[in-house]
Amino acid sequence: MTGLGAERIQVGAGGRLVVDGVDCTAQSGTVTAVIGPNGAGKSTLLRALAAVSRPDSGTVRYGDQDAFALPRRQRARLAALVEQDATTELDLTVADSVALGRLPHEGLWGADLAERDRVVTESLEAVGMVAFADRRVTSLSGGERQRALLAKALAQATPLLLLDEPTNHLDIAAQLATLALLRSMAASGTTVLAALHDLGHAAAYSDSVLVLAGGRVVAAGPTQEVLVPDLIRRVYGVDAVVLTHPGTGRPVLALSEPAPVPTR
Ligand SMILES: Nc1ncnc2c1ncn2[C@@H]1O[C@H](COP(=O)(O)OP(=O)(O)OP(=O)(O)O)[C@@H](O)[C@H]1O
Repeated sequence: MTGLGAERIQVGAGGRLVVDGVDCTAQSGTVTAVIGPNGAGKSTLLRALAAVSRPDSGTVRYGDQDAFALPRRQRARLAALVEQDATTELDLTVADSVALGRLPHEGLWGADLAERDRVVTESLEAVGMVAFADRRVTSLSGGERQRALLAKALAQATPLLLLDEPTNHLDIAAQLATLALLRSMAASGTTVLAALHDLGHAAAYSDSVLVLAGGRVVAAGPTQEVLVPDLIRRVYGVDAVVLTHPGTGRPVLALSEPAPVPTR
């Protein structure tokens, strides 16, 4: 079981701090939604938490280990990042691209190819992409590519999974299937952090929410306590009514433009 902890993360870009002193914790076996308006710093924070780029200051821990002190290979066995709209220059088949996720687990003197094939197939099955195994990644549609990227991260089989808008480009059924997959990964102990734009998805699928605005944490904590109308209005300037789904008991958000202020 590996949770994630980060303290005082700062990242500068374009002469200003785009992530400004962010603290963040995520427990193993939970889904944390990272939300906030465009430009809030979500992608930048996720890249720092995944140790893909080193922040200007602050610490990131995987369990009790300093993420940046770990050798790259060991780090890649602990944390995977699905980046937003990641493109690949490599003209690989989907299966070969997903197999790249196995590299951190494979010995220097050759891989167990049967094990690699088994994990690649399982990962493609999990995202409904088995039929695309022999297709070139460059020939995929946006949604197919998004699912192939997720399969690669699944093949990496890390206890920490970070995703930047994983429902991008997906049709509604694929969005819900992806979110359900994240929940089932959390149920088997994975620590999941996902930047999400859809507050309804955050309400329905996350245990905790980290709300960013202007590079700072505006609120953090259990989803039902944090994702309340006052916070949503403050951060996004929209009105929200929180209902309860009759089937799941989870919160459902009805969002609308703010009502005009009455004039006399
Ligand atoms: N190289 C750069 N130079 C200048 N500003 C940058 C640079 N990289 C990122 N930024 C700025 O940092 C801020 C945070 O960007 P980031 O992509 O982390 O936001 P985000 O919350 O993921 O946004 P979105 O919801 O639009 O994807 C943005 O205002 C962005 O314009």
